[in-house]
Amino acid sequence: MSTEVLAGLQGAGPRRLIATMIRVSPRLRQGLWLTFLLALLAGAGRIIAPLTVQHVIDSGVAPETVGPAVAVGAGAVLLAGVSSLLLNRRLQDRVEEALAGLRRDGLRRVHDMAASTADRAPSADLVTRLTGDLDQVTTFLQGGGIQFLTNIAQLLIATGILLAYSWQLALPVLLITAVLLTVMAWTQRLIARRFDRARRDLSALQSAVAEAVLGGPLIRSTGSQDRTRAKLDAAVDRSRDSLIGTQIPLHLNASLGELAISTMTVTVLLGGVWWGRLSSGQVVATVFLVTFFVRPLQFVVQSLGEAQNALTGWRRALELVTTPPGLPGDGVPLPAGPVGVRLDHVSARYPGGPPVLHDVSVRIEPGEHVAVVGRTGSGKSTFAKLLTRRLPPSDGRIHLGGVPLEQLADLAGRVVIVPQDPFLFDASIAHNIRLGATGATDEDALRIMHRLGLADWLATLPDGLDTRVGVRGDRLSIGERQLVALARTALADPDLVIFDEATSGIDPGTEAAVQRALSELTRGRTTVSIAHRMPVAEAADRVLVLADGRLVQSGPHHVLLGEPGPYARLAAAWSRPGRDPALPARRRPQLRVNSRQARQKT
Ligand SMILES: Nc1ncnc2c1ncn2[C@@H]1O[C@H](COP(=O)(O)OP(=O)(O)OP(=O)(O)O)[C@@H](O)[C@H]1O
Repeated sequence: MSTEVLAGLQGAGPRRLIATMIRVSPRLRQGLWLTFLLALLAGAGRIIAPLTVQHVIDSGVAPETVGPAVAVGAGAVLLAGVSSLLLNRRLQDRVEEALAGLRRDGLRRVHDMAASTADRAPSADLVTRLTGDLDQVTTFLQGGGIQFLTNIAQLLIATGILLAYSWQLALPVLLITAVLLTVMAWTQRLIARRFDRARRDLSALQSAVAEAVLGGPLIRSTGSQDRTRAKLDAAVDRSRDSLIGTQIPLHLNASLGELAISTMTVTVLLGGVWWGRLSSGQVVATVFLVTFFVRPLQFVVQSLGEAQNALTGWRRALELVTTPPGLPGDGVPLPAGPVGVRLDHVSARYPGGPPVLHDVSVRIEPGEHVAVVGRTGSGKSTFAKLLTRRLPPSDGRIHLGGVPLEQLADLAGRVVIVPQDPFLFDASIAHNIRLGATGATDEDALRIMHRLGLADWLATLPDGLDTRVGVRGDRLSIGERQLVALARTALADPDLVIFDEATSGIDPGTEAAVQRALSELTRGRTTVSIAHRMPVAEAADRVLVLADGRLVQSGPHHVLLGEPGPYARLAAAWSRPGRDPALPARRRPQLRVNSRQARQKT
């Protein structure tokens, strides 16, 4: 996905990435000098051994030098151990704290990002950014990556001592290192690109798996297992191929590292003997030093791939966290009371698609209840998305309460949408209703149910308000989920309600309950109902008729019924059983064929 949807850090250089990390997690920078000091002490303590050996050899292995030298060496090793312990603890704490902060901030950002952004970002990808991607950092640290800094410090100290012993011997070592680093810089860019692709493919795979699991019942009932499996197999193959693709440059790096290291050791050994100007102690110490130089270099080279993977994970979480929130912090609050809505020459299109709403101008008075009707695909949901800021208009202006929509502050609790299939949490009905208002009690929930005329329905449930609704509310029918959502909305007491009527799955009893609850909820409140049935349109003060993305009729139900036009045709079809007028004409022949077939069967 979606660097065009979320903040784009893909391709950001290390400097920008580190600056972003520190800006988002400022504690990473706190006491940085102490972190570096501990890394230097840990690195220096490790390197003291060759110096001690050199001292002992060059002093002729005299008993009076061996004792103090061993004591100094032991002290240094102890110091290195303690420093390393403190450093690791410190790094682990800081990084884990930063990761926890990223998870918290990321979740908040998911909730307060522009609704239009949230709609376009696949939810599995957002989940991966806050879980699997960040887990890569922990995996890297726990797999030894925490030693990264100590090893770099050791590398630098060993270089300094090598240069101090003999720059002539240090030179080939550094030259080989320079060649190695140049090649590595190139392969690292390749590795970064490949890891990035691998993570994107993995994320797409997770989305495909989630879709295949969640859509299981539909897939089984439509017999589309083969198509789903083919899609899943393609995602699995892509993910496998891109993971394999990361291995080639990684292995290339490791092999080059090994080659460079062997060449350095041989060069120093031969050079030291041939040079002849170093003491025996210095030659032995130089060979040791090369090992002390080479080992951290090897470590750094080998763990760069994992470091790159961890960094990619960190970057992806940062992209989410640094995505600008959807609303300006200093937005204008929506004026209190029922909200008037005005659309002036509004058009809309989805990203990359053709216009789906054309030049719509309409006023909805405060407290008015309008129903929006039209065939499937005529633009009813798009109209609702415009009012809830899930889609910005491509042209024209929208005012709510006299304020341009884009200038308004957070609309939470003031403009509420009741979707066709509302989301319910796996908890009791009371819990799901209480979510409507902070601090609401079970008594408030019960009061609202009575007010909306839903007490009878509640009495039919096994545990009344305490009835558990199941995952996403799947123990309730869609109509019943709408009843709970209507109660939740009534508790929120919004100024503008957008109600997207369920198109299916409502029995006449539930439909009547929905109608009662809706008319109670809409009293004195501006309401836009997306209507698929006559009673909802009939109950509204005015009906807006959309056809092919244009507003073609506007007026009360009984007036429009008497006018020739799309509404009269729609209403006539509504009152004819067995026909779904919401379907466009091109789909009807199929229905006719089906009903004919059905008749033939009976
Ligand atoms: N997320 C989207 N991305 C691209 N195009 C979309 C998207 N959602 C809807 N559309 C297109 O916009 C047009 C209007 O769709 P919309 O959902 O507003 O119609 P509708 O009248 O609400 O239909 P229905 O009654 O089936 O819900 C359609 O052509 C549809 O294909």
